Amino acid sequence: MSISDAIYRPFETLIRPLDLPYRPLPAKGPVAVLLHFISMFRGVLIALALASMAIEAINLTIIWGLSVIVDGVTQKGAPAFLHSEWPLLAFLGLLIFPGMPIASFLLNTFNSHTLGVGMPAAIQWQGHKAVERQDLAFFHDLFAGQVASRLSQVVSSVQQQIIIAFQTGPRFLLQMIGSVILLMSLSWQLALPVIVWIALNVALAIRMAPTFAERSRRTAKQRSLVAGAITDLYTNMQMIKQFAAEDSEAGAIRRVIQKSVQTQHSEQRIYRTSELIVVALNMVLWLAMLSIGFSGLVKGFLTVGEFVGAVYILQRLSSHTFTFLQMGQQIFQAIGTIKDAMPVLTTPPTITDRPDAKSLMVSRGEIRFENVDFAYKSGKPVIDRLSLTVRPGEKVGLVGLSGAGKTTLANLLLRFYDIRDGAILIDGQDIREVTQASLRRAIGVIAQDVALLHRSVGDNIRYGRPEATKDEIEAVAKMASADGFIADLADGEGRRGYDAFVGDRGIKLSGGQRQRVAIARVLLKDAPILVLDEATSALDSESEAAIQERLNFVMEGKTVIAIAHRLSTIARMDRIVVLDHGRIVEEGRPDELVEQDGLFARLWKRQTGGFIPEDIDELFSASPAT
Ligand SMILES: Nc1ncnc2c1ncn2[C@@H]1O[C@H](COP(=O)(O)OP(=O)(O)OP(=O)(O)O)[C@@H](O)[C@H]1O
Repeated sequence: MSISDAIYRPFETLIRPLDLPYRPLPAKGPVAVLLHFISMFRGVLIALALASMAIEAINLTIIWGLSVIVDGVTQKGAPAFLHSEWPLLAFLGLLIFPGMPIASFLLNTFNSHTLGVGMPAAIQWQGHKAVERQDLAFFHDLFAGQVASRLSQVVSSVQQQIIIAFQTGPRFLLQMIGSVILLMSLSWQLALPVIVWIALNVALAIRMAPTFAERSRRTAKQRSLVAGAITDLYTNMQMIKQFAAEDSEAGAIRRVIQKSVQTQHSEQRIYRTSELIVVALNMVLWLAMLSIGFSGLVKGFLTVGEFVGAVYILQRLSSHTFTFLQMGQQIFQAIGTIKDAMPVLTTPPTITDRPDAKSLMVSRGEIRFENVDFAYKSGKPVIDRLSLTVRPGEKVGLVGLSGAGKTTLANLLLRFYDIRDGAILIDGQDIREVTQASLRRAIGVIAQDVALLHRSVGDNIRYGRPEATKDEIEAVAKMASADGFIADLADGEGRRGYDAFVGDRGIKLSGGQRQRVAIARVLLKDAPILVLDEATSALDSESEAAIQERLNFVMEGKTVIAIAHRLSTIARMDRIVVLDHGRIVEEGRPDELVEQDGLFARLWKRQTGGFIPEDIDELFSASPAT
């Protein structure tokens, strides 16, 4: 172990942020959130408070010692004083050196390594675990940037609060009490104005507290709105540029920044005004102390030593009033910030696993929707007493006008939302009674808008099964016809092939390439049930044919629910279910439905330009599902 390790490692391992078990945050208010974290780091914080107070005690002892020296030397003369009081001098000398520098170094290291790195990382990790547990609906309702910004604001606020509560605060308190006691021991006449001064400062803080808290909360909210708006803008930059809307969007950002500036000004005004009052109180205190001090010297109720000690204490006290003010400001800013972020961190997720939830066991892959009723928050029914059974291995195509509820139905199967009434069963197991993870592991999804993470293309495929080997990844990429373009991939950092990064959300790949990566990913996952949400925008017919062929491959032997838009997909389904306003209005083989001349036939005619082939059966049988 190196010397550096020996010195710093103990401080670095006092808090192991990622080893702490997740504990849900209380929803009772900012103070409860603070207490939650304080109890998490209690051992470390008690040590911190003791260490800070020890340093302050050393400081006060040194001041007391100095005043004793000044008085002793004045009264007895230096040689006599040195002779009789050398143990005191030696003790003070040791406190000044090496006592104070060593203690300060240890406290600073504790501050920087344990409290400055370990503690915020632990708060960040706990906050992330709280956010990660939220339902999908939560992420749909909020700007991602706003959530991230609230979380990072909370991290620094909680850290700051804890340091104030256990370091600056106790030290300051001890300094106040110690100074008053020391002053009283020197002269009660000098202590009196200090007591009045402290009382006035405390009264001022209590009087201003609600205003501080409210203005700080508004500032925190506005700050997270700015972060949210900016993230939303950057995420949608392509669309913004397509509409050449940079200027109007800049206008919108300008407005939120403007609002944020206003709230910050209003917050700062109140702080600066209270600062002025505190400065005025300080001046009055100095005047009072100096008047009492000089008159004490003249009238003889004070010695020079007492006067010097008092002036020194006063100087320290008044220079610390700004620490006191800053502390107040930080406390209220932190409370405001935590209050603003509470909904993000403490809203309990509505979709949770039951305590006795088991893993879903899929033996056949039958899906049953029984009298399912569902509405989003707005309350308008989106799925209306819908019953549907998908047999094991059956391929069902969901068709319907836009807004009919097709995507919603697929999302209900994945339990992204809980239904209001009825039940959804997979092989007879209610999806609310199994763990969400096992449910989602059993369902492969290829969504309209293929989401890829900004990682290597290989890692994006591996998402289907994290433990997959390189060979398995290459095999599925080949099956998805993705191997060809992957071999040619290169990114700006010089990574090639499977190691090349795909850009945020896969932006560096074409739509068809993204689809192929998604197919490879689902092939690797090899889940018994497949949900396919087909993109409405048509790929060029050659790509479509290629993708369709790959999809057939993925669908083999699986139970499939496909939100089908393309005729080529519809034609391959065993059964079509036509949805309208969350209800099944038609159902049957595609060819039967065309002949029924209902909603499906209308949609079909629209897509084929009114062309209905004479021999429909032949058209459908031309491309069997499996
Ligand atoms: N997250 C949401 N919150 C609130 N309402 C929603 C949400 N998602 C969808 N809706 C509403 O639910 C209804 C059904 O939407 P859904 O996306 O299921 O339709 P769809 O049939 O898949 O449409 P499309 O073919 O256009 O994708 C619509 O009225 C839509 O506005």
